[in-house]
Amino acid sequence: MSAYLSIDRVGITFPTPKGPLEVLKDIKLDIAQGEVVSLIGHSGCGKSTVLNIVAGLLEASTGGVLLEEREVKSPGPDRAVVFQQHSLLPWLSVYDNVRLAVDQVFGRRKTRKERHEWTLHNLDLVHMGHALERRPSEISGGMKQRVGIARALAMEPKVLLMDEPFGALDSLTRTHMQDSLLEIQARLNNTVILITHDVDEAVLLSDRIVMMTNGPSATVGRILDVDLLRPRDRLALAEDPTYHHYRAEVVKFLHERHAPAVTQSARPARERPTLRLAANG
Ligand SMILES: Nc1ncnc2c1ncn2[C@@H]1O[C@H](COP(=O)(O)OP(=O)(O)OP(=O)(O)O)[C@@H](O)[C@H]1O
Repeated sequence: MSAYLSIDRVGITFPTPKGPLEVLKDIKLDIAQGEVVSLIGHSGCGKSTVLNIVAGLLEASTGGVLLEEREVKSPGPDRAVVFQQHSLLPWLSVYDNVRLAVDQVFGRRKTRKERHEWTLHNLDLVHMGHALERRPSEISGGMKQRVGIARALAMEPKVLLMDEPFGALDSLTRTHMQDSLLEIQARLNNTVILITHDVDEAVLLSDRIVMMTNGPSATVGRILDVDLLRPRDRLALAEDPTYHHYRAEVVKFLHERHAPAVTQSARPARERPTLRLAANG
């Protein structure tokens, strides 16, 4: 049986002033419906490039992406993207930011009343029903990310693509957002690809963790099955030896097998690996 989402031997080469740069090589990954898969790897290895190819924002040089056996050729509402920095329209209220997406996707299929209720329902899912009239400048970073997630969920995408969605948030807000995502995913059974630098986040949220090798020509280095029962509870997991085993496997991969070839101090800050390890690491 073919996979729900198939990333089939994807490679991409960019033209650069120094000649062609092969960023990704032979990325192969089959994802089942309702699965949460994290991509983890050192900074610059090509995680966002993978996500952008799945989103249809970039075209692969070799191979391709199939969603329900159809080739992905361009962006579409069946693949909603949530970025690290929110992408809300600053002149629209919280409600209107979500409503705009709802109107775009469901303009013909739902009545005005249904679209209104659907907008409210999705804002309630992320606990933002109390701030409908506020503008993005009037709410916190965590709240903005919640609205971005509500907007993505409201499109009822087949796949939710999340590029470090909580990376810009303080650790307490990030914890809340991770718990919200766990809760929403448990309710809606979304298929999710999540890019993260946070090992604990990857283990907590994922069914599988895809560890990428360093670029250039980055590829899938190892795939770890995270066999922890759902619903997951972060406090219970903190005591769970299996959780710590998975966590150690990811840390080991990143630090031992695929540490960057040059020393950190020799690289510009923006290129340094940014592994985020929680207090128990
Ligand atoms: N359009 C482009 N032209 C040339 N090179 C590019 C282009 N887009 C990305 N790259 C290069 O591809 C590599 C991978 O970039 P990408 O943003 O996918 O990495 P990443 O793993 O998501 O990084 P980070 O974790 O820092 O966000 C980088 O070396 C980047 O400079």
